Amino acid sequence: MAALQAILPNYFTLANVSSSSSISAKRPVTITCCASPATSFPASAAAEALNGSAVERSEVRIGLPSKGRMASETLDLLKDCQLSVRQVNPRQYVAKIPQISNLEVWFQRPKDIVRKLLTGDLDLGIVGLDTVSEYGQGSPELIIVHDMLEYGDCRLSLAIPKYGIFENVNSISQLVQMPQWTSEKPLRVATGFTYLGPKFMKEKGLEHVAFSTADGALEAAPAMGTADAILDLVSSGTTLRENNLKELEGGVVLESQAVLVASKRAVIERSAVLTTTHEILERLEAHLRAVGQFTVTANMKGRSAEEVAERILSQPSLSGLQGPTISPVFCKRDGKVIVDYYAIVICVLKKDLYTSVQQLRGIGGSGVLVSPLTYIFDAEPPRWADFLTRLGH
Ligand SMILES: Nc1ncnc2c1ncn2[C@@H]1O[C@H](COP(=O)(O)OP(=O)(O)OP(=O)(O)O)[C@@H](O)[C@H]1O
Ligand SMILES: O=P(O)(O)OC[C@H]1O[C@H](OP(=O)(O)OP(=O)(O)O)[C@H](O)[C@@H]1O
Repeated sequence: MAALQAILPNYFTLANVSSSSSISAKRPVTITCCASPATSFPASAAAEALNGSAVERSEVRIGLPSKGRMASETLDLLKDCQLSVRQVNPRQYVAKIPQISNLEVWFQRPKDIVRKLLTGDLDLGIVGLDTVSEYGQGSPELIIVHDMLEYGDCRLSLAIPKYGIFENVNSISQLVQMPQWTSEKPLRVATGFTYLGPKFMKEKGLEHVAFSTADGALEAAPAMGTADAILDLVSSGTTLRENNLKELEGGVVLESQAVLVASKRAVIERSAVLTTTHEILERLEAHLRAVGQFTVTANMKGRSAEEVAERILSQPSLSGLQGPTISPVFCKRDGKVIVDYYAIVICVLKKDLYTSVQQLRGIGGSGVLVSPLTYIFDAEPPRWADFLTRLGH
């Protein structure tokens, strides 16, 4: 393979790419990418690895990004879930999370986390969906356990210059229809996504495309004259704007954020992995659900708890998780214990807070207190049933 790569030209074309998105030992997906062989991980290698190189071990291993954009936010999220990673110094690549005794943390580059999930060297990992999709190449052996960890947001998007022959091209269908692209003179796309890029172009019907790779600063390629378009991650859009590039309608390959991913084989074959996955998912779900909401308490005058409930439930932003909790406030008047007021407790979405407070006041609420929520534990995390279904349980 290495010898073959050495003699192939600097571009690879759509002809090398199978349209299948799943990895199979019988029908491997091969992408030949000579400019940067290190970025291409042949699907057949994953299949070989799955045929049995995983070492039997009792501890559960989770891969976390060792550096880069995702590293600190991943540790912060785990800390917020009471899963603090104990790493003695930043050059140590293995660490523990004391709350889960059999869990080992391995700090790895994001792409290596995906590779090691496929080879069985890791059981769980937290990386961007873009990395799972690119290096997992649609493998059914990788299962997304939590798909929205709410950081690392970006999109993989095709961009072209705002000027020259592209001035009036604003959508992928217009790009496909341009007469310029032929087998002799294909559209040249610079990208680090050597699996997703060709697959996307093929799906969009762009026949004559040649890809080149680089490890960074792809946005410079069109101005430098080494590419016509780029396929890269975009978050704020500043880098594209600063380089006179624009995205295309229909040109987003995927929307990405951090995800928790598991090795299907590890989860199926080792009960400790399943149990640990459940615990991590439960903590993540409980925390992420809570961060979007506040607890609101207020006092409300009323004839009975039911009458107060009627008033609250008539307001769209006040229905809470299941409904309001309403408790009588007892006081003594003229020597008698009476109930004039009720204390109500509801959860409201952070984005709806002000509207909710106005609605509460509008129906007689007073003494409104707002506090942050730390966790919302459900009977079972909503994603767990979905995960088990995808495992085939
Ligand atoms: N604007 C952005 N550009 C690139 N990545 C982003 C952006 N916003 C969020 N991300 C997320 O961060 C990840 C990139 O992190 P990082 O730069 O550490 O990794 P990398 O470039 O894959 O690392 P390596 O240096 O090992 O090649 C992406 O895979 C993506 O999920
Ligand atoms: O839309 P924006 O917010 O401008 O972000 C997009 C840029 O960020 C990433 O590069 P990074 O900063 O990781 O450097 P790199 O070129 O070395 O990958 C990505 O490759 C884009 O160049």
